[in-house]
Formats: sequence, structure tokens, C-alpha cells
Amino acid sequence: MESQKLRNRNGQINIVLQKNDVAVEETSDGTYSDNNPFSHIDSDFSSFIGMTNLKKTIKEVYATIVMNEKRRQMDLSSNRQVLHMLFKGNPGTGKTTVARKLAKMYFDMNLLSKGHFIEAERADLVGEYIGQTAQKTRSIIQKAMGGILFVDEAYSLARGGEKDFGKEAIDTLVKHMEDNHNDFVLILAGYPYEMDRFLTLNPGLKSRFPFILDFQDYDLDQLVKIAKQMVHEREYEFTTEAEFKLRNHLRQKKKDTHRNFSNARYVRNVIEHSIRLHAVRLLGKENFTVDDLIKLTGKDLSLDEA
Ligand SMILES: Nc1ncnc2c1ncn2[C@@H]1O[C@H](COP(=O)(O)OP(=O)(O)OP(=O)(O)O)[C@@H](O)[C@H]1O
Repeated sequence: MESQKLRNRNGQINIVLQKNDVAVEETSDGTYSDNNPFSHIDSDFSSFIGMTNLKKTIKEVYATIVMNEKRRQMDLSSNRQVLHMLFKGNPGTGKTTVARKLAKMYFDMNLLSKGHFIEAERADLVGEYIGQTAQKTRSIIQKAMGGILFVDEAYSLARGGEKDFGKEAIDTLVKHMEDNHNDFVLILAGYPYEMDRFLTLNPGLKSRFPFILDFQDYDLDQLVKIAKQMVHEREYEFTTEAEFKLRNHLRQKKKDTHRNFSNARYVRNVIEHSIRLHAVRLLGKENFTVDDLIKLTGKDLSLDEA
């Protein structure tokens, strides 16, 4: 353990640097060398394939928060980090799943008092008559206090332009995100093109969100990795033939559906459907082994219908 003297506004004080304060070096794969102060983040996010930049941003947020707290303890100026975020990404790129994880992480870090997660869409926030929208939005915010409010397809709030009640929902959210930023995190999420348009039409909104996270489409290797992880979690395995068939199918599907391809959600649907087909196939057999129960074969992948 090392100690170091730092001067604050009131004079000189001794800061004892704990083991965790030792500078760490990032390795090429985005993880950290010895004395990794981010081990809990690495472990919380270990099940997410890819997302290298995103994991890096989350570590930056964490480091900033810890240092702000240390600065506050030393009577140095420190700002409480505003944590509201914008998530941009195509379908199935993990926006909702990451937001849920962040709620837990912020709770563990003492940044949120409850760490729960409330998901809302336009119908939960926007009313049908004057006065109802502000009331509905406030009531959702109230429910989300101490946790994260995640508004999916946020641009649908601006759908009807200036005269639409959605505008009132946006104004109410903005007011509360400024007033309550100490124990409330707002995440607005949606598809990249629509989110960018939404932000252009609502200037002033972007600057209130210190973090904008881009969720990239998964490449073919990542999709296959996600698929293997999903079957492994369910205690199944692909045969070599099944994996080969799946890889070819995903390559084609990605090409054909382009921006509408629903990434990891599509993979999950394929797997869940395959498990059902596997069950039906085995039901028709007289005897089967443990291996039969585990192995998903090419026959079980009904890829066109996934
Ligand atoms: N990087 C990843 N690694 C493993 N599984 C993932 C990853 N990203 C997403 N998934 C899985 O894919 C599924 C869909 O993810 P999620 O619902 O979070 O996507 P989304 O971006 O919110 O989609 P949408 O915008 O369409 O609502 C979930 O089962 C999630 O666990």
C-alpha cells in the first residue's frame, strides 16, 4: 500500500492509496491487468459477446464516479455525474438487456437507491386529453424513482409534432431529469436513424444526455458465438453440422434483411424454436441417451420459420 500527499483547499492531507487505486493498464482485448478495479464490471458484462466500446464507456463512467467521490471526500470540487443516457442501435443489439444490467450496477455502486428497472413506451406516457399526459408521465417517473426509466422507441413521442401530446411527455421528462438526477436515470432508446432524426427535431435534448451509446450490429462470428452461448446456457450443444448450417443461414439472413435484421433476438428465436423441434423429434423415439437430449442437429434447425 502506498501513501501520497495531496493538497486541498483547506491545507494538506494524506491520502492512503488502497491496492485498488494502483494505476492499471488496459490490455488489447479491453480487459485490465493486475489489480483490476473493474473486475465486477467485467464479470457483470461477461455474458455479453462483443460490445467492446460499450464496456469501455461503462468503465469510464465507473472510474469517474469513484474519483468524484474521492474528490468530494478530500473537499475538492466534484460534480455528481449525471447518468442519463441515449442508446442507439438496431433491433436485438442488447439495448434493453444492458439497461437492466446498469440498473443493478448503479444500485451496487450506491448511485441508485432501489436499482429497479421500468420500461415504458409511448402509450404509458402519453394521454388522450389535455392534462392527462403530464399526469401519466409524472406517475411513471414516480414509479421509476430510485431506478432506471427506459423509454423504448423514444422518437414515437415526437410522432405527432408540436400539437401532439407526446411533446408534453418529452417536456415533462426533461423537467424531471434535471430536477431528480440524483436518484433517477432516464435512458431513451431506439433505432439509430430514427433517434438521430428525433434529436435533430428536438434540439436541446441531446445536451442533457452526457452518454450516448451506440450498439453495433453483430458480425457473423459474434452471432454464432451468441448462439453457442445461448444453447450452452440451456445445457444443449450444436453438432458440427448444425453449427455450419446455422452460420450459413445467418450469413444469408443478415444480407437479406439488412437493417431490419433483429440480431441476437433473431438468434434467440432460432434457438428456442430449435429446442422445441428437437423435443418433438425425440418424442418419436423409443430410447434416447443423454447425448441425444443435449445435441441439436441440423434437422432441428427449422431456419426458414424462425
Ligand atoms: N452481446 C450479446 N451477447 C449475448 N446475448 C445478447 C447480446 N445482445 C443481445 N443479446 C440477447 O438478445 C436478446 C435481445 O436483446 P435486447 O432485447 O436487449 O435487444 P434490444 O436492442 O433492446 O432490441 P429492441 O430494440 O428490438 O427492443 C436478449 O435475449 C439478449 O439477452
